[in-house]
Amino acid sequence: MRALHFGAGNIGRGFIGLLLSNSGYKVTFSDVNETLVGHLQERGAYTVRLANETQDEFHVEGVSAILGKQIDVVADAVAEADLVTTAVGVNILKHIAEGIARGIERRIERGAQPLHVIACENAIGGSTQLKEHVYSHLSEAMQQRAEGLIAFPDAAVDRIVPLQHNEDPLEVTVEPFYEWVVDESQMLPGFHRIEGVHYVDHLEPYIERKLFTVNTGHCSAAYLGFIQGYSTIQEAMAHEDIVKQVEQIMNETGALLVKKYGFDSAEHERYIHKILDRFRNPYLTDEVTRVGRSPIRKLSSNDRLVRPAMQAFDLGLHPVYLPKAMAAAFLFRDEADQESMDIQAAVSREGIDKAITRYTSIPQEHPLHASIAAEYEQLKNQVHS
Ligand SMILES: NC(=O)c1ccc[n+]([C@@H]2O[C@H](COP(=O)([O-])OP(=O)(O)OC[C@H]3O[C@@H](n4cnc5c(N)ncnc54)[C@H](O)[C@@H]3O)[C@@H](O)[C@H]2O)c1
Ligand SMILES: O=P(O)(O)OC[C@@H](O)[C@@H](O)[C@H](O)[C@H](O)CO
Repeated sequence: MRALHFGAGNIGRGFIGLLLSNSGYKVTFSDVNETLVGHLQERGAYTVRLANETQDEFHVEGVSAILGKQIDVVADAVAEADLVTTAVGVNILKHIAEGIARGIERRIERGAQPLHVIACENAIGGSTQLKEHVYSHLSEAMQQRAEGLIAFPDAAVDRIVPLQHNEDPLEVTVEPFYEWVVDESQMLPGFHRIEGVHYVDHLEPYIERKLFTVNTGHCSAAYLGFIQGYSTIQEAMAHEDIVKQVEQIMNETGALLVKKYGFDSAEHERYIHKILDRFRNPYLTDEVTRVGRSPIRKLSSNDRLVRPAMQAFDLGLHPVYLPKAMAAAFLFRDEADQESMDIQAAVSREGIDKAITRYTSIPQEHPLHASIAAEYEQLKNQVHS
């Protein structure tokens, strides 16, 4: 069984590649980072280390790699694969779509077996978004032939994998916890199951629970931590005032999730506490700049801050901590992060009110808009210099 995985980065090597390899897939990584691809080609193996007391090690062997810029090579790999997965970032999906489309054409022309394409990104409907990008490169006739042969099941993935600073450029340190949930209702018969994946009939509760708890809490810790001048999540979470606020934010999304999906509230509270412990993992060093990265994406209407806040508001809940997290996102600044610099420039140019509407799509007259603006005015004088 062959798997082609796009993105040999932190989650690609530290989670998806590891589980696929453990399930008997021969993994080929496609990446645009030539150095990384070179190391993988040369060694064909790498180590995953758990961030726990015993630093448990796993060795992933028999892997190969191709350069993602070589569309023809990528298309051939797609044509030969039994499974395609991605962990490149949701905004990069459009850039890998053409290679996948050319590969689908080749495999359909050869009368090949069905194929599953699973995007493992932090986004609602990641695989569905990838399908739209791929289909934009296929003729209508080819799209029709692909239906029933190529499936794009949506997924939720959870494992904290920070930026790596190991001597060995392929080694990756990951937290022990993981969860990978795939929408079985979007799959074709005969799929070679991946060990450790939880297959469900309806993904929405799982992806919203993950994104609105782990990721909402995580970015809130990053943005609130940034304001206080902390550079890692572990540093931020050592301060009780930040922990309390992150917990309040997750309680607000929790109230929404319990109301919307009927989750057991005591169980959800345990889920929140487990996540707070994961953020505090003393064996990890997770930079605020990584967790806060791409604030335009994180402030967009379908992502971890605005979507739960709007849904909560529409269900008659009145979030007050979520607007604070959003206000903090408007203050996040990292010169290496273009999105954060674009937000800073927009706020200076047109003021916070217009910037809130521009990035969150929340109209000026909405009560949440005023709450974010008021929190921003409070927080802006507290940014650590
Ligand atoms: N790191 C985590 O804790 C974590 C956990 C769950 C989900 N995710 C999600 O997984 C995705 C990847 O995150 P990451 O932390 O591994 O990032 P990363 O930057 O470590 O890895 C992304 C990789 O994609 C590669 N890439 C970029 N453009 C490409 C292209 N056109 N073709 C092939 N490869 C390309 C990059 O070179 C890089 O190696 C994101 O969507 C992220 O939200 C991350
Ligand atoms: O990857 P992002 O930028 O969407 O979010 C940053 C982190 O919150 C994220 O990578 C988490 O570590 C991960 O989602 C945990 O499962």
